[in-house]
Amino acid sequence: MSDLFVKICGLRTERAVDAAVEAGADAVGFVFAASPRTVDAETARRLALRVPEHVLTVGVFRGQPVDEVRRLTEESGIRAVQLHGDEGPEYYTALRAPGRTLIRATAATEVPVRCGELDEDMLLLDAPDPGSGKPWNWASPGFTAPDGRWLLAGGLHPDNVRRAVEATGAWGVDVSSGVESERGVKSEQLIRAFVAAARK
Ligand SMILES: O=C(O)c1ccccc1N[C@@H]1O[C@H](COP(=O)(O)O)[C@@H](O)[C@H]1O
Repeated sequence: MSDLFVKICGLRTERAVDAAVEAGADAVGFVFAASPRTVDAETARRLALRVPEHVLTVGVFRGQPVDEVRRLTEESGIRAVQLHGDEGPEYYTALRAPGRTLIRATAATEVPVRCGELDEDMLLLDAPDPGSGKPWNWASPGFTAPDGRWLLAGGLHPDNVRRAVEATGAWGVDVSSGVESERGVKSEQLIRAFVAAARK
């Protein structure tokens, strides 16, 4: 087994959370941005309480005021914040807290990006439309993979994840649509298949 970091995102039910943890995911994500997968703080808190310490709980935000991000993070008790907006460094500084992991999500472009540019702990390179299940061209010769702790996301599924990791050298992967039987509904079987395929 490789030590690839695997995050399963957009979880809304106990069964999906348990399936991700049992399959060996390193992180599970709860969406607080506008989405068919949105959960409220109370639901995220209840689900996060099922997650063992070694699995990172992540809240996903997009273009939300910093006070709202802080409030939802504190109310739900999640340990990491994933930011999909075009927030500047001061936003990251405002959210920095002991024990909290900051993940900067940005659309992959041919302009190389570096991990840590905004004081984030992890960088996530995604498709332009996050959570849509649409891939971007990670195999393009124009794409330069960053160094460090970066996650590949966007249109991954059990049948393409291994190829994507081998093509890019990604440190980790993140998936939502590719482990759903229909939009917003997670499939335990696809979650298991994704984690196994990612680390094959
Ligand atoms: O999942 C969502 O609906 C979502 C909404 C707003 C921002 C991010 C969202 N999800 C993130 O999108 C990527 C990949 O998604 P997919 O596998 O292509 O569906 C992942 O980082 C999710 O955390």
